[in-house]
Amino acid sequence: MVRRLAGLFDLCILDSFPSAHRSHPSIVGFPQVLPACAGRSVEREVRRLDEIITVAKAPHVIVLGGSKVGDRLESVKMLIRTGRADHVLLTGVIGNVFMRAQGRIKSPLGIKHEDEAVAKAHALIGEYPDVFSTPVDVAVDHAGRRVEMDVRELDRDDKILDLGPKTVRHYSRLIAGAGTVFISGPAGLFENEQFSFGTKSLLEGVASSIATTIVSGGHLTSALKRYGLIDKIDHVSTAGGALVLYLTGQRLPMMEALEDAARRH
Ligand SMILES: Nc1ncnc2c1ncn2[C@@H]1O[C@H](COP(=O)(O)OP(=O)(O)O)[C@@H](O)[C@H]1O
Ligand SMILES: O=C(OP(=O)(O)O)[C@H](O)COP(=O)(O)O
Repeated sequence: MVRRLAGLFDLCILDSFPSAHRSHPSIVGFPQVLPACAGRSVEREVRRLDEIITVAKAPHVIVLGGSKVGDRLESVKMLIRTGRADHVLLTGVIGNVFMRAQGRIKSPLGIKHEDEAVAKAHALIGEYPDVFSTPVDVAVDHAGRRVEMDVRELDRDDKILDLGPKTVRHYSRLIAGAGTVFISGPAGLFENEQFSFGTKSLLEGVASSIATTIVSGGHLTSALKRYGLIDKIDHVSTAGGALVLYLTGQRLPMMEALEDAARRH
């Protein structure tokens, strides 16, 4: 397919950094048969990340939330193993998975591949007991209304949709004391104003921190815009998984394809 389509074009420009970790034909195939270069957005990401990696200081604080649980479980393992995560502050759906692994949430969360995710979270906590922090208080939805409570007060049917104020204060202190902060995935159902407190407060904490700050992914990028904080972050990346792999020093298929093409053409 790549060979058939390639005849229609003179040049291939790769400009999707979020897909740089995928070995898809559209990423690694065309540079084999056409002259290829990086587009402006890939160039900006790579330049900025290389600068950040050189100066990155400990402690490395990672704030993980959102709903892509499987991807982030893999990412966090790699960040810890490569020394890029000293504290991992858990929020969002992945935070609920860790609380379930700790036995602090008693009933199923109703997410895809839940048992596998909970088992992985359990293994990570066992392997790195001092790295992870989970919420002490949360906000749940009671008939469309935000109700805050201690995690110990949760009922079986409660649906956790945000962090509570004690957790936000604790996480904000750790963010303020960080050398590098990486935040990926919202802390709650922030699209609903009632459950945006955690996401907004943590992004405000990141924006005012003197640490080197990286915000990752589409949802947090739009939240930063909504709260007028985007100019206060050192690097805002559209990528999630690709960004983590790059930060952990892995070679990405897109970069390899571009380097090969540069040698060939
Ligand atoms: N506790 C929660 N319950 C339900 N949805 C949540 C919760 N926390 C975060 N979310 C949702 O996760 C989604 C974003 O997750 P994800 O796609 O992983 O982020 P990103 O696009 O930044 O990588 C948002 O729609 C948000 O509402
Ligand atoms: O993985 C991606 O983004 P993400 O790491 O932010 O979830 C890319 O948009 C690629 O998407 P894909 O998982 O469909 O290959």
